[in-house]
Amino acid sequence: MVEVEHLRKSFGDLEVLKDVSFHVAASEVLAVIGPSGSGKSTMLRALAHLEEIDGGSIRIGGETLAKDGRYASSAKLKGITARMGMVFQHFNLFPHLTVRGNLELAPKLVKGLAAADIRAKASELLEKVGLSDKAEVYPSNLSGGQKQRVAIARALMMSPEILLFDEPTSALDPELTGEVLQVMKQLAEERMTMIVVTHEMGFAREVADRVMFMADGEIIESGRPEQLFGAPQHERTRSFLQRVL
Ligand SMILES: Nc1ncnc2c1ncn2[C@@H]1O[C@H](COP(=O)(O)OP(=O)(O)OP(=O)(O)O)[C@@H](O)[C@H]1O
Repeated sequence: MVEVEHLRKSFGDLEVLKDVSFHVAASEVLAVIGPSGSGKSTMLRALAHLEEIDGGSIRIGGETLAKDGRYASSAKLKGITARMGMVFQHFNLFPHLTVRGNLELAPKLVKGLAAADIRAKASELLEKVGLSDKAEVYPSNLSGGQKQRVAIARALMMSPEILLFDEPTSALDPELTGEVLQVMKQLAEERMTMIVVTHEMGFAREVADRVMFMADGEIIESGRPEQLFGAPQHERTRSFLQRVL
């Protein structure tokens, strides 16, 4: 479903992604862990075409987003990125729109979708994330955990095939992370393909099918959670896990 080969990205002199290659299968949940500044967010943003890469190839669902550092046409890019939904650390909700308005905005911009269908889907997704009673509320009146659940529902409105999460619980008070992780766990059980950059080792261990450890712009190792957490192969993974667990 996601094929990344030899991805490279620098910001000025700083090489943030150095020859990163990995695949994610359909219905797989990949957790990406690693120290701050290791390039996890940049890698995720590159997949969603929120960062331009310098080299390497990205294929999404068999379609080429970029090959050897060169991007597909803008029409094709639009089609490919529409297959992905993204959830950010800081929610990125539109403050001037109600919860329902946030969910309905993107589908309303797409020609040919009936307003009644969009409304029904928004209601269905708000129920799914446990926020049916907040449809007419503005984001400023929600807790962080509720905002993030709205952001997840919003990402699901366009029926993405892949969800990308960039530290979805890092901005939350500890008591609010559980409700967001629960929604993500449910999506994983429904076999949604997900890539989750996270500092939540519990989530990576319990929910992910595979965990990938990144440091200094490189994939140091990846494996099943019990393997990576139980018997890491590399000293760098071992010392990182000793610090965070
Ligand atoms: N737009 C940018 N311009 C310049 N440098 C950037 C930019 N975005 C990220 N960086 C730098 O690239 C490096 C990797 O950042 P990135 O956010 O991908 O790491 P990360 O592993 O996700 O870290 P964290 O866990 O702290 O979010 C960091 O040194 C960061 O300062």
